[in-house]
Amino acid sequence: MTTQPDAQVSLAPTALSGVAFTKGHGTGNDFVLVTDPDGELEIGPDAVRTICDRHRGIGADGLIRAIRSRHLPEGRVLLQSDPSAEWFMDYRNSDGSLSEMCGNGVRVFVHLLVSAGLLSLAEGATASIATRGGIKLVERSADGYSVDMGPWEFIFPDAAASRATDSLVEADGLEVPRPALSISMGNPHTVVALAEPAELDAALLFTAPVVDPTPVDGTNVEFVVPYDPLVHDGVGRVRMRVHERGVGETLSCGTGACAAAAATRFWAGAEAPLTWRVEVPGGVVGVRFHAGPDGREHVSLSGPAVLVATGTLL
Ligand SMILES: N[C@@H](CCC[C@H](N)C(=O)O)C(=O)O
Repeated sequence: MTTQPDAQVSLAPTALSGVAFTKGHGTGNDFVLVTDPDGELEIGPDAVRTICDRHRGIGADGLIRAIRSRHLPEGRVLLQSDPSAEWFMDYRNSDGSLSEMCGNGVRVFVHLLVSAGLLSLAEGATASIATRGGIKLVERSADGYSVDMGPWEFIFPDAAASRATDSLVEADGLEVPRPALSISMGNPHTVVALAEPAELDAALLFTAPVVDPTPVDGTNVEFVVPYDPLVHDGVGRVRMRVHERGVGETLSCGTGACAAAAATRFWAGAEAPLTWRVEVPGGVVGVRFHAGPDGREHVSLSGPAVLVATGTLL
C-alpha cells in the first residue's frame, strides 16, 4: 500500500518561507514575533496555527507581527490621535484568531523593537504602541516594561452594579459552578473567585470552562485565589491560573492579571489597595490602578520581557 500526502494539508507555512522570526516570552506566555515594517507579508490563520503548533511548528501561545501603523487601516485611524504611534502590534492567538490586546505580548513586542534598533527607548522613557485595543503607553524600566493598559470596564454593567458577580463558570475538576465577574481590558475576561489554593490546583483547564452568560466575543477565564492575608505592606496579592480564548491554558496572561486584580479589588471593597501582585504559573506581574490622563481610572501592568531565539521559517 502506498500513501499519498494530503493535498489539503500544508505542514509548512509556505507563504512565510524565508521570513526571519524571534521567539520571546513574558512570564512564560510565549510568542513568535515577525518584523514586517512595510506590511509585505500575508499571514493567514493556517500559517499562525502551523507556526504556533508545539509539535509540528515552533510552538507559541500567539504570533505577533511588528508592522508600521500606516500600513494597516486600523493603524491609520490611531495615528490621527497619536502620530507618534509608529508601530502596530498585530497579535494573533495560536488558533489563528485575532485579539484586541495582549499585555505580556506588548512588553515582548517593545523589547524586540528596542533590541532590533527599530525603536529608541531609554530607561524611564515611554513609547506609544498601536494595538487593536487602542494606543498603549509602554515605559521601559530597569527590569522590564510597564504598560498603561487604559481603563477597565464591567462587561455586564447592570449585573455587576447590583451584585458582586454576574455569571457562573463550570470547569473540570471543580465540583459546582462558581460565581464570576466579567471584565473588559479591551479584550474580554471572566474572573472566577476560588476559596483556597487546593481548588486552584484542582481545576483542569485542558478543556474550555463553560461561562454562563458568555460575553458576546467569547472570553478568557481567570481562576483566582486571594492570599491570606490579602494585603501585605499595602500590596494586594492573588494567585491566578488562566484559560485563554483562542489558546488554552497558558503560563500567564497580562490582561488577565489586570482583570483578576480589578475583580478582586471590587470584591474586597473600598479599603482595597491600588497596587497588586499577581502570581501566575510562569512568574509574577504587577498591576497598579491610577488616574489616567482622560480622568478615568487606568490599569498599569508591569513585568519582564525576554527574547530567547531567532531563526528563519522554512
Ligand atoms: N496572553 C495575553 C492575552 C492574549 C489574547 C487573549 N487570548 C484573547 O483572545 O483575548 C495577555 O498577556 O494579555
